[in-house]
Amino acid sequence: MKLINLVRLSLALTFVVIMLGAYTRLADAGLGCPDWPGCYGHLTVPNEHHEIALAKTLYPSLTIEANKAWLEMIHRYFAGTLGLIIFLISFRCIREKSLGIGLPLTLSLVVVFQALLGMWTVTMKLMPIVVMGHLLGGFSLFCLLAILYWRLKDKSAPSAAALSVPKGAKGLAALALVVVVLQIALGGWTSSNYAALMCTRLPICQGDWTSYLDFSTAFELIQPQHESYEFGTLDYGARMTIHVTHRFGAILTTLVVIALAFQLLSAKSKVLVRTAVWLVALLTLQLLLGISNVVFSLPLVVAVAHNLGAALLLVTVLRANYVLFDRSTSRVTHSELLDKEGVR
Ligand code: HEM
Repeated sequence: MKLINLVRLSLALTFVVIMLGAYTRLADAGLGCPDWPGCYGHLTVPNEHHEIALAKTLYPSLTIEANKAWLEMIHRYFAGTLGLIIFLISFRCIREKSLGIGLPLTLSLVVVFQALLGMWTVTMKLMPIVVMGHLLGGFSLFCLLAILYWRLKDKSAPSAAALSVPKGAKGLAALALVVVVLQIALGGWTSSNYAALMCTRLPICQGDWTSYLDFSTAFELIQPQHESYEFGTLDYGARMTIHVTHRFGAILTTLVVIALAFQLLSAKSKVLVRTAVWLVALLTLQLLLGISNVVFSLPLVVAVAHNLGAALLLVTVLRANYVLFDRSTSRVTHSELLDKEGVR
């Protein structure tokens, strides 16, 4: 298979793995299997008599919940397959020497670290910092593969004059990337601390919420030891603070992303205008999904879509940065010149 097609496949699979991960986490199936990488000591969910007997011996205090265990294992099978494909991509990139070794090597290292985070998610019983890190790891893989894909896609085009970029667009794009990453981390923190239902009113929270704010506990990244972190361990004030911060984060994200979109719209470049339109569309979708999370008390499908929306928004902001900063900017111009001149 051509390398670019393998990267396309890995991008699609990463999207599926992110979705399965979100579904597993939000369906409270993250501890469906108490061990790793197997499930109750098996490679599939135990269902034969002798397998169940062994599971009971190994984990006498637990009851096998087959649905949850299957969710967890399906996520692991897909993630394992993705990991192997990414190793293959890294190997081929390094062998073909055309893209340097930095990006392919980073991809493989992130896969290894992501597998470790997957293991710690289980062994540390859903410790929020690990769960949030695992979410960010998945998004990082998606972004790295997207960069690899853009590099491969642009590789064949010869360079031309640099793209004329509106003043301030580069700075704004970099700021938008930082803000969106922080907002995603805050979302992961909201979810992993089970803070989604702490504020049921719009736009910020219900009642006298300001008097319950507790930032020091809310953002203590390494929390005190607990037997399990499932369903959260923080008290109301801390969880409410996390939720409220995510909402303020959404306001800031909206302002910065919209400002970037305006900048890009004023550029005389098809690719930047297209990116701006995508930014506005995905931001709108993401805000509507976030609000639906609150209004409809976190339906699973909305919560999963909110996670996927965040991944797409992130990659689109990254695309803006890539076009504005990367060497391939000039190649994009060349493609556009070809388009303009009707060469293709
Ligand atoms: C651009 C804006 C936003 C981004 C990038 C974003 C991103 C995220 C992410 C990545 C998560 C974690 C999902 C998961 O763990 O699967 C999350 C969770 C959440 N977000 Fe947002 N969000 C945004 C706006 C909003 C808004 C406007 C609201 C509500 C008014 C909202 C409400 C929530 C809630 C309630 C959760 C917790 C869901 C759960 O526990 O599963 N978000 N967000």
